[in-house]
Amino acid sequence: MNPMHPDDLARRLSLGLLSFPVTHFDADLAFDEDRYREHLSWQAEHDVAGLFAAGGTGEGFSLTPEEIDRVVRAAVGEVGGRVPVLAPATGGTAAAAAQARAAQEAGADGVLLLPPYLTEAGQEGLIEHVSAVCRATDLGVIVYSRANAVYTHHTVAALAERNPNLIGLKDGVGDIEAMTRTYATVGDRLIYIGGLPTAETFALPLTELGVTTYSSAMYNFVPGFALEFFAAVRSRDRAEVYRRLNEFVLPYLEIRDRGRGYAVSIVKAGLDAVGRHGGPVRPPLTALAEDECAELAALIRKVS
Ligand SMILES: O=C([O-])C(=O)C[C@H](O)[C@@H](O)C(=O)[O-]
Repeated sequence: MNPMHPDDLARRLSLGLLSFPVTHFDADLAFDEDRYREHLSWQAEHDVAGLFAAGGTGEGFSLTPEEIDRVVRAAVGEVGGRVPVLAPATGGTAAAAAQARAAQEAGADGVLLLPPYLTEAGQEGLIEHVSAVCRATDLGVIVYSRANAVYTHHTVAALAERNPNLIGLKDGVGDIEAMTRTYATVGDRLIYIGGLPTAETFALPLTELGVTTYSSAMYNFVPGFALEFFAAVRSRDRAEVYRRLNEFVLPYLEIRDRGRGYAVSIVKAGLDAVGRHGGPVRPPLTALAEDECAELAALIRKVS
């Protein structure tokens, strides 16, 4: 089957909210494919524009390349053709390029390139890194700007010029001046995805700035709330966005901010609270404490 054209993928993704599903583990921390598939099938029943397998919320950073391939194949097998499926590319350049090739072989529709690990990197090096991954695949590639891979507007412009299949920038930094410069320089050549932890928090102001859409981790366990929030953002309904921020998102952040790595752990706790169970998180992440889970469950009951 021919892969989705990068331009078509960009168009599809820009239409709606983006889902970043958790990766399900059993009690021994092995990938639980049956539960994962069941979850994805449920996620795809709602009106979502793309599904990013094994991203940050999906603990892609804790999976081996073989496990990532299995997770991506499970996602494509379960929801491919219904919702665009994007696969992660992680680690150093050779590993990320190999994962981009594997993603295409697995039938994914696009690639999300996560930051390489450990080392600091200058802009010239990042240009070579991203370009090597783009060359490795015909799929559309979205680059995630965060941590040790933060792309300046000059770099984004150079990358967009050099790589026709680079379709998007996911922003995990939230620097308004930098984002303004990037949009002012690169404009609609790329799509822009708001990708800060609990992206709902920033969705309204970033939309004004030119950011196309955003990723939602809470979509995993309160999909109805997440979609209604998205609709309020899209219609620039400021009063409704703030009502929902106060009702759920801001109290949720108070729990999330009690532990490092909780931005992901709290999503699995949220799934437990709605009876769907993603299983434990893998180290180096840790689970929420019991009282935090109870607090979260009470908060979720208010909006379910
Ligand atoms: O890689 C990831 O999972 C993300 O950064 C996306 C999340 O959905 C993030 O935007 C969030 O926590 O809402």
